[in-house]
Amino acid sequence: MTEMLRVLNLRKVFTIGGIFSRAKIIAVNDVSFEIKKAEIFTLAGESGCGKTTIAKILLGFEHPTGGIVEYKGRRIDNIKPNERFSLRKEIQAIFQNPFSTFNPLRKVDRYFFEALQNFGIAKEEREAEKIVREKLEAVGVAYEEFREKYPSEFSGGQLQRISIARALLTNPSLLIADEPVSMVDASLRMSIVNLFKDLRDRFGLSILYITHDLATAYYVSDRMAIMFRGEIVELGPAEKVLQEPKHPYTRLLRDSVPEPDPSKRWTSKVLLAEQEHEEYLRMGCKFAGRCPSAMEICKRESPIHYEVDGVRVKCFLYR
Ligand SMILES: Nc1ncnc2c1ncn2[C@@H]1O[C@H](COP(=O)(O)OP(=O)(O)OP(=O)(O)O)[C@@H](O)[C@H]1O
Repeated sequence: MTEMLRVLNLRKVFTIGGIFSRAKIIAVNDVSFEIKKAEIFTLAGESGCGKTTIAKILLGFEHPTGGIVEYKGRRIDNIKPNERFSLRKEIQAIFQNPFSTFNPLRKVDRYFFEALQNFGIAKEEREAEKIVREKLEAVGVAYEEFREKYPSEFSGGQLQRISIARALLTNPSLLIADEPVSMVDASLRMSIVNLFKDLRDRFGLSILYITHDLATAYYVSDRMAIMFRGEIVELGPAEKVLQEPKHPYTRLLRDSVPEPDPSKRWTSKVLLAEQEHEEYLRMGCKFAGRCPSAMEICKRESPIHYEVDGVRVKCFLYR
C-alpha cells in the first residue's frame, strides 16, 4: 500500500464570541487529500486558512466536526486516547518555534533519552546513545556538539534540526511539519527543507509540510494543495500548481511571491484580516468577492472540484 494518510471530507467548526454574539467559523470545510509513502505533500495558504487546524486534527489535539482520517488504511479520527499513544510513534510533528519545544532550563539531550525510554525503544544507555547519534547524523548535527547543552546554546536553525532528530527517534512513517522554517534565518531555510527531501529519499518518510511560504513549498513539495478560507481550492503536482496556476486565488498568491530570489520569504499579505470572517461565512465561492473572473453563479453556489490536466480545481471556470 502506498497511501500513508487519507483525509476525506474533513470539517471543523469553531464557535466564537460570547452568549449574545455567538458566531460559527468553518475553519476546515470538506477537505480531502492523501499523502503517499515517501511523499512530501504541502498545505499552503495564508495565515488563518485552516492549515494548523488540520494538523491538530491529524495529531489528535482537536476533534473534527465531520469527515474521516485514515492512517495506513485504519481510521484514526475517532480512536481512544490509549490508542493514540502507539500512533504517536508513527506520526511525529515539528513546529514553528524550536525554542518553545524545549524548556530553556533543561538540557536538550535529556529529551532524547527520555523519549527513548518512554517509548520503550532503548533499554540501556549505550543503546540509547547509539540511536541518538544515528538520528543526529541524519539531520547533520554532531553528537559531541549536542551533548550537555541548553536550548539557548544552539542557533534557531540548529535547534530546528535537533527537533527533527527528536521526531525521528521513534522511526515515524509520517512527519507533520507546521511552519518549520518561518522562524529560521532566510539563509538557512533551504537547507532545512533540503533535509526533508533527504529524509524522504533515505528513509521513505512521508511529510506533511504546512507553510505560507510558496518559495520553499515549490522547492520541496511533490504535490501540494492551496487552501483558502478552510477549503482546498487547488491540488496537484507542485510544479503544475505553481507554474500554471488554474484557480484565480492561486494565481494571485503566485504573483505575490517575490521573484526571482526563491530564498526570500513570501510576506505580502494578500488578504485583510477584517475580510476573514465575512469570507468564511460567504455563500458560494469564498473568493468570489475579490475574484477578477467571478461570474453570477460564483456568488450563489459553491463550486465542486473539477479535474483539469491532472490538477483538482474548485472553480466554476472549469465547469
Ligand atoms: N480554537 C479555536 N477557536 C476558535 N477559532 C479558531 C480556533 N482555532 C482556530 N480558529 C480559527 O480558525 C481559522 C483557521 O485557523 P488556523 O490556525 O487553522 O489557520 P492557519 O492557516 O494555520 O493560520 P496560521 O498560520 O496563522 O496558524 C482562523 O479563522 C482561526 O481564527
